[in-house]
Amino acid sequence: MLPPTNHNDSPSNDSPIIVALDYPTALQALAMADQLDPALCRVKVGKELFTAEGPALVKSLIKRGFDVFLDLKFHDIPNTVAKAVAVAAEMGVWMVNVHASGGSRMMQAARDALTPFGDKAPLLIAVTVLTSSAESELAEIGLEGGVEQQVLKLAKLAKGAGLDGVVCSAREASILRQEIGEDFTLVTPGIRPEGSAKNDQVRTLTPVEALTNGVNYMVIGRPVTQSADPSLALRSIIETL
Ligand SMILES: O=C(O)c1cc(=O)[nH]c(=O)n1[C@@H]1O[C@H](COP(=O)(O)O)[C@@H](O)[C@H]1O
Repeated sequence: MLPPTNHNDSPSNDSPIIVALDYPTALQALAMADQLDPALCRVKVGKELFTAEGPALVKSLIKRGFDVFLDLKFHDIPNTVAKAVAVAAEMGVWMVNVHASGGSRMMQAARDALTPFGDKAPLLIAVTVLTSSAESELAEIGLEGGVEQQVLKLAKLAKGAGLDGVVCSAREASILRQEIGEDFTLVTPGIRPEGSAKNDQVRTLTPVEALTNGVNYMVIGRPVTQSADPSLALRSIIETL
């Protein structure tokens, strides 16, 4: 397992797994969180849950001992994104993300907004190309050259803007490690343990393959949350690592 790479990593939890709490209510999200051990994973609050339940839910998870990744993928004018990221930091989240395609000025503004938080600042991560996107879909929105090239370009932009790392697929992790080096956090959704359904994900790898490719954190949703025994599913994945 790779060591934590950032000042904000909790020393008490070296698990690379972030469980995605993709639910429409706090009741469901907390029922799932209560089956998970905060020493074995972190949790992610995304657009669905945050839109429904807001900061109170995030604070409930933090109170239960979880590191929270607030996954709202901010993409707006620099001032708006900077303000939003600062509010996320005030909420006490461990990780927050923006879209790298918002550009370096937007990412730099977000980075600067976290400076006053010092060691308490969340990790600031840029989304490159979504793991649900196939090569043909990039062409559809005018991006020629392929997924890997686009991920690399956006990751370099994020690094240059002073961000802590990127969200990408584990398939691109090894090329990013080679090109950008070790001091850059790689967060990879689209993780599917051997034999589990892909759902809407396209660029997937198994947890072991992800770790071998040099990822720091893997986001896993449905393979854990929709299993008959989520706690067992999580522990089984950890045992393979
Ligand atoms: O930023 C993310 O977390 C994210 C980026 C990405 O490229 N792909 C992606 O699937 N995600 C999120 O990761 C989670 C994956 O969930 P499962 O497909 O159920 O494992 C979802 O909450 C997505 O919103």
